[in-house]
Amino acid sequence: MKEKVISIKGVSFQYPDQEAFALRNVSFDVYKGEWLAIVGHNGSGKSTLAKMLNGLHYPSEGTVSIGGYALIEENVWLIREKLGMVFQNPDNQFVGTTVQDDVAFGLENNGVEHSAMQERVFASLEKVGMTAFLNQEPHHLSGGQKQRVAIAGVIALRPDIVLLDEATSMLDPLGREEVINTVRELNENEGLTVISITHDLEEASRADRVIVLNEGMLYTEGTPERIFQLDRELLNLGLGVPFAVQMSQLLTDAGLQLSRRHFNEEELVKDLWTLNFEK
Ligand SMILES: Nc1ncnc2c1ncn2[C@@H]1O[C@H](COP(=O)(O)OP(=O)(O)OP(=O)(O)O)[C@@H](O)[C@H]1O
Repeated sequence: MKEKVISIKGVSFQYPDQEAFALRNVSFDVYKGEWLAIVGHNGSGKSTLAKMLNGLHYPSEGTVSIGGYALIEENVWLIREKLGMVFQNPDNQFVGTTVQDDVAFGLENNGVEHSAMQERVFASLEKVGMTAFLNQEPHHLSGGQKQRVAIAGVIALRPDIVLLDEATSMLDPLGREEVINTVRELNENEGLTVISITHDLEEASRADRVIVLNEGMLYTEGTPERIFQLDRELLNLGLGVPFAVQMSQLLTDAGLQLSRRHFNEEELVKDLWTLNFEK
């Protein structure tokens, strides 16, 4: 049986000054080693949920358990060791003057001994492909590189789960691709459990499973393939199906034998080239 690393049961949350609940009776589990994407339109409750998983909000009703710890005030620091966060703005995440100092910061705070620290900094930067930038100033890096350093800083602390809260939304397409590929490698090679909170369905298409939130409620969940079949329903929720998915469908409807339904334009273009070449 798959091992649960997060369990959310009947969770509701209300901000003190608001009449409506930001989360309403939300229940789901997260399994070890999976990549779960949580998508939803503005105001659907994504940030509220992310803050809750980081111990900044507690449920008004229901229970949350993360890495075996119940989400209550006494456990917050233990939970933050289990679950690391990468935030939206790459420029707000740096504390060190060089890339390696920055990645070392969390380890220093945890009292990791110097030689072990150097090893862990290097290993983490290696995992995100950033060792060539060890002595660079973080502010001189591209957006995608900054987010990869931020990810290195998080994985250096060896969490079981990494939560990316709109971590690619301020990046250009190249930077986004760079970060998504890094996350996929960490997920596949290191067995890291990933939760990515995003409004970008193309990013969500890379996940193993997608949860759709709407008006604070869990609307549906399933594989990206299943979610994209909802097509018009997603549009009604303010979520657009990625262009490559729509195009794949139209081409298949028109009789073209694509190898599969594509989620991103690059794969679709490759497939179309192959079809053309084989004629
Ligand atoms: N600090 C706050 N105080 C009061 N209400 C809030 C606060 N933060 C969010 N809300 C309300 O809670 C609901 C859910 O908001 P939340 O920010 O979690 O959604 P979201 O899906 O992350 O939206 P976005 O994509 O715009 O960030 C909204 O109705 C919002 O107005």
